[in-house]
Amino acid sequence: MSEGISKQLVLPKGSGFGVKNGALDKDAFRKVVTVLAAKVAPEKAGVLLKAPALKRSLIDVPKVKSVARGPDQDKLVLLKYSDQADLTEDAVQFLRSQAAELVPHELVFDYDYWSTDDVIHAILPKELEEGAPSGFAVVGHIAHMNLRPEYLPYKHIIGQVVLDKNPSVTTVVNKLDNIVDQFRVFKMELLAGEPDFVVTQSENDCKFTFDFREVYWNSRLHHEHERLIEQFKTEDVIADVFAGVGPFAIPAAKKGCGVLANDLNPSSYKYLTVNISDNKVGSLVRPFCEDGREFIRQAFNRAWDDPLAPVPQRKQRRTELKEIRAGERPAPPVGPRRNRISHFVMNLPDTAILFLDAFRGVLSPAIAGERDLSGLYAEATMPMIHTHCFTRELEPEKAEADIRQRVEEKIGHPLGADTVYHWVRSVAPQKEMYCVSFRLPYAVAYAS
Ligand SMILES: C[S@@+](CC[C@H](N)C(=O)[O-])C[C@H]1O[C@@H](n2cnc3c(N)ncnc32)[C@H](O)[C@@H]1O
Repeated sequence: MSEGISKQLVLPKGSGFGVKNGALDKDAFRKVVTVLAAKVAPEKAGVLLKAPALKRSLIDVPKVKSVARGPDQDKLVLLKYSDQADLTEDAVQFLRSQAAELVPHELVFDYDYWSTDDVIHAILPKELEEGAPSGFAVVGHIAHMNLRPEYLPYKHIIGQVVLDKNPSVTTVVNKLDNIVDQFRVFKMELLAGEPDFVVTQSENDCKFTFDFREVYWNSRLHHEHERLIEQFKTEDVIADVFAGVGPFAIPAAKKGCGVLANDLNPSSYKYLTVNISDNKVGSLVRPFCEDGREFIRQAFNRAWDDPLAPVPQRKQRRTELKEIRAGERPAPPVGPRRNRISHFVMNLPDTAILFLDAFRGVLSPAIAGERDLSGLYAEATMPMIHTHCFTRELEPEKAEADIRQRVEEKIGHPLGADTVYHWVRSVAPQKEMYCVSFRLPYAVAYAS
């Protein structure tokens, strides 16, 4: 909108407008604007819309159609002015030549018309208008916001606007400060809508159900989940130490991998089992609910004592076809049950590095007992460990040096040259998330 009625079509910003007794007054947002309309026979409407003489005079307002129904059979081609004096001489002449009659036409813009930002900017007082909350994340039917303290007096109104303007959202919550518990769950308060916190969310072609108040879920990790899952081969066995409700474990199993999935949070474990069942990967994923350290210590023995199911036939055939199409020789079919772990995933960035010493001696007789795992785990066939972590170092070189130093200190061994440091995302101004992927050193696994 550059001129004409666009000037009248704005809500006052930073005015505390549309709030009555502390609540949203939706009626206040109703605006009636009268524009000129060219009343013509129906077959003429198209001619007017295409006419160069009218090009600059036609209505140009988002969500408003240029042609309205007139009385009788006539059509009304809407113009952007309310006063005939604003029309160019060309436009007037042209309308005359088409026997168009200029009539007033009322346009009604109500609360539903305005965008979330329009309404939020209108309701806030001047001093809060700049920097007004505009974003929120959506998980299933829940929109969650992270309102700064100065906006808290308006939290319910803001929540109501987000609820009204987003048809797929039925619950709006606010994250309370940065309070996160042992299980990385943040406290939240209901701002608007239904107090229903059990959501269903899709990711990587899988369906996840969970109680958003009780478990960790972060949709921003979608690509990180996908990135690692892509690295897993169909025949691999994955051990997910901090599995949550299964965003690595379940898509990996859908691909055909065998998975040992663990989470200490009883609610994560509960929904992990629900998701295993809903995604029909029960034969491929084995869930556990124990401390990550204990899980790492037992994982190799468990895979040996009770091997995971073979690659499902269907997945094998699909992989073979892909390889044939890509000009590669298909991998030999994997028939037997799988007892060798190829990857560990450790996504608990705050502390995952601190768990790495659990790998020391994990294949030694002290833990492996009588089992001879040396045929499965040699130098080159040690599992890859994908460890998520934070660093305060912003420059990649310094970040890598910091992470390497902390990992090496924990495992008590230098990392190999093939170690990969993957930047995942910036979490806060001085906090970067990385995933360091390294092959478990032989000397560490067999350390006595
Ligand atoms: C950052 S979340 C990651 C969840 C999931 N892997 C993902 O990518 O969304 C970390 C998970 O570790 C779990 N956790 C925290 N401490 C743990 C521990 N000591 N042992 C096992 N799991 C733990 C939490 O319950 C949480 O689900």
